[in-house]
Amino acid sequence: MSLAIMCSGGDAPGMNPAIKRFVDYVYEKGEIPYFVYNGLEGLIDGQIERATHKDVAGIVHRGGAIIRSSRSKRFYEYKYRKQAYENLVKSDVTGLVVLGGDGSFRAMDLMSREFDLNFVGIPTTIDNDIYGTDICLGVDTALNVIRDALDKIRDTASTFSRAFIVEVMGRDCGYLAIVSAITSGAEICIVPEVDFNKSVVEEHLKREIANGRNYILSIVAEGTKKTNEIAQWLENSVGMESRITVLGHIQRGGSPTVYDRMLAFEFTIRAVDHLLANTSSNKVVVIKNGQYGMCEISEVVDNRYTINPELLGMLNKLD
Ligand SMILES: Nc1ncnc2c1ncn2[C@@H]1O[C@H](COP(=O)(O)OP(=O)(O)O)[C@@H](O)[C@H]1O
Ligand SMILES: O=P(O)(O)OC[C@H]1O[C@](O)(COP(=O)(O)O)[C@@H](O)[C@@H]1O
Repeated sequence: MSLAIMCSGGDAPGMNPAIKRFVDYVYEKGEIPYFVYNGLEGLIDGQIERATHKDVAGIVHRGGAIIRSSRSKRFYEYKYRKQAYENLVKSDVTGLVVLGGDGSFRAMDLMSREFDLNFVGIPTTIDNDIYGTDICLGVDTALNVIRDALDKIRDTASTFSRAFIVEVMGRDCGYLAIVSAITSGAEICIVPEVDFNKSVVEEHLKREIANGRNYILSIVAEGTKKTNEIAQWLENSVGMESRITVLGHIQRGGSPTVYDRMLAFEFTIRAVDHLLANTSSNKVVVIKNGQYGMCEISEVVDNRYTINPELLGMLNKLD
């Protein structure tokens, strides 16, 4: 049997450990591993090559993905999806592991309805916005990158008596912002999932400033598009000199944490085992309440991820 692995959409730390485990484990099982280079673009162009142990030597600590990734406009067109499928058949690939986010799973769901596909998705995105799994590959590393940045920003904010507005990624999801705000002791957190009551917070902050507070750390999820508005409000209404820091793509890089490496190994072993035991199955490997499992791809793409209400509730306790 020949199994292939592909990365698609936004890269995330943990892709390389997953790629390494994939190659080593497929060989252990007596089968042949393949790489699809450059994500869906590469699949369309037939960039499918046999993988060797040498290809994956010394990559476990590296961020990004040695086989690269892409977003593909062409994949929205049927003729290119057909071409992609035919390339898999031509290379005798009988099973495909896809490391990707919700967009990539939507693409694979569509392809699996149109063609006879055998694939398993591994939820891989820093955004943590995929239905059916508590955590996605890459999230833990991104959270640690943000934590490191926030600790540093707090140093300068507290020394210089300023308000800092830190914009974090997450697309339409506030998960990274919420967990970062809670674990870094931020005073304010603005996310798409919760309305923000400026006047209540303003009153509270003014009271604290009168009692000696000399800096404010505020986390804004990119999906709110409120970074500038919050900065102006803190400067003009709350009355503290403000600075904006947009963390941007820094959050997608860096050496994967131990947690992400372990998650990559566990997800990959399950994905490969599933592909070897099935011939026409379209699933996503997930982790729920500490238990690994498989979810139908249709269930994953037809439902929207929602943040645990207990976590959302913790926003009320920021101070
Ligand atoms: N509805 C769709 N139909 C066909 N292809 C899609 C669809 N949604 C996403 N894709 C493909 O999947 C790629 C990756 O999706 P994207 O949302 O960019 O990243 P991610 O998988 O990280 O969420 C897109 O560039 C596109 O090629
Ligand atoms: O790298 P790009 O194309 O600018 O996209 C930025 C987006 O990608 C992400 O970093 C990751 O999103 P996906 O994992 O869904 O691709 C988002 O947080 C961000 O909104």
